[in-house]
Amino acid sequence: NTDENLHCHELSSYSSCLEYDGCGWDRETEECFDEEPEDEIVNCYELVETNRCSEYSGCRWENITNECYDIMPKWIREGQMVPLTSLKSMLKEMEKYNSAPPVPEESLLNDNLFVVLPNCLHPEEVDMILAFESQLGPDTEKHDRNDDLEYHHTVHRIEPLLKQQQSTLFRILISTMIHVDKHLWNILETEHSEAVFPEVEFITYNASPKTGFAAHRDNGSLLTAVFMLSRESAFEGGELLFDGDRTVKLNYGECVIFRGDSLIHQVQSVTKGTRKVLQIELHQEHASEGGYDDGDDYDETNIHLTSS
Ligand SMILES: O=C(O)CCC(=O)C(=O)O
Ligand SMILES: [Fe+2]
Repeated sequence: NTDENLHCHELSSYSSCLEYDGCGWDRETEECFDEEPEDEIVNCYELVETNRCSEYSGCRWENITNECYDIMPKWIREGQMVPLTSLKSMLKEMEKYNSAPPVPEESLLNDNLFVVLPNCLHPEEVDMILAFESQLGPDTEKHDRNDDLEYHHTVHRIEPLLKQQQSTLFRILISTMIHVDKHLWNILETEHSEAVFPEVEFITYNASPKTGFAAHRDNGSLLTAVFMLSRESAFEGGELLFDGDRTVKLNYGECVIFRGDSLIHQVQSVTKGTRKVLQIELHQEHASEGGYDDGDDYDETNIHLTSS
């Protein structure tokens, strides 16, 4: 309600009732009633009991600290979802930072956008992902790139590990991508995807003159996100380059989200140290159906957009 003290039932006429957000008219009883807010906004931090916390799908209980946390990353916490206007201003910020020519307003929603989210991962979440390193080996290693792409890094497919061992984190990462997509492209809906097949990769670049990734598109990936796991001091080089001239140096914990199959991107050589990222691609088809990679039957499960 715009008026905090207003009670809908005090409004006796249909027209006065409908003037107020949050009031609805019951045609049978001819009464004005308080509508249930569509998405109840709760502050998870105020829920101090495990049970109360778990009643809310947007909250999760953290055993280490005994606190209830928002399931969404920080930048969504503020107001449930990022309104389009603030995404636009984030993009404007990006332009300044990239010193690229300004993107005209009407093309803000085009396929060539990328969005960088600060505080995408909490340091504890970075640690959870890095902890998988000890479980990586020949059976998780993947060579699914075209041979003509310069290929000087190691890729491990980790969606089974992530889903089984850190399922909450897995959901957070996917829902971050879905939220951004809803506001920017709505590609997951417009492509009539009832489900998407996430491919999760742990990618490590060790410094050498040729460690990087030549310009490419992520074939079949409706949406791609890259999460930075390394500290700024851990490596040099390794900038992402979009469209050949828009550079992004991701900071620790940041992520970039873009239309993988339409926006050309590349990774500059890592000249010093080690650069580690987590990459999630949301595919419309399972790899073995799409036939774009070597079809390892890593994981048949998908994410249903309507139910998750
Ligand atoms: O390492 C990155 O930042 C991006 C990697 C990438 O584009 C890919 O693996 O397709
Ligand atoms: Fe890529």
